[in-house]
Amino acid sequence: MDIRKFMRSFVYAFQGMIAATKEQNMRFHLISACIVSIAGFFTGLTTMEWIAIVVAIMLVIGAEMINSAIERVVDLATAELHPLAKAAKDIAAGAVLVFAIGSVIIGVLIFFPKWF
Ligand SMILES: Nc1ncnc2c1ncn2[C@@H]1O[C@H](COP(=O)(O)OP(=O)(O)OP(=O)(O)O)[C@@H](O)[C@H]1O
Repeated sequence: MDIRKFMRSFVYAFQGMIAATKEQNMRFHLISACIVSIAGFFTGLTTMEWIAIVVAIMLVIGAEMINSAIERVVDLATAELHPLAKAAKDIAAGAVLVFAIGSVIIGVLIFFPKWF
């Protein structure tokens, strides 16, 4: 196994993470994740509840990164307006929304019984 090549791919992945943080939507997800984590810290969650919160946060952030990658590939593929380009971007954005809705449901199920 080529360790240097392996390490280089980590650097590229890290660069991808940094690039993704420049997106406005990603910043919204990161700020939301921080707020939820702080709320979880003060509310007091079980290990299983933390696992659910962490998985939800990672899924939304991961989906947003894939959405951003798809947006860039579509923009690279065509500068013209095309129904397929629209569908690709909208479906990718819709996938993020699915994960985000799921995360909100998880958050409500975990936090509401503790607060009310
Ligand atoms: N090449 C294209 N052909 C047809 N529709 C497009 C094309 N590019 C973008 N759109 C549509 O225009 C709208 C806005 O697209 P845009 O690329 O600005 O994405 P966005 O959701 O504003 O994301 P971001 O601001 O992160 O780039 C979306 O509905 C998208 O599907």
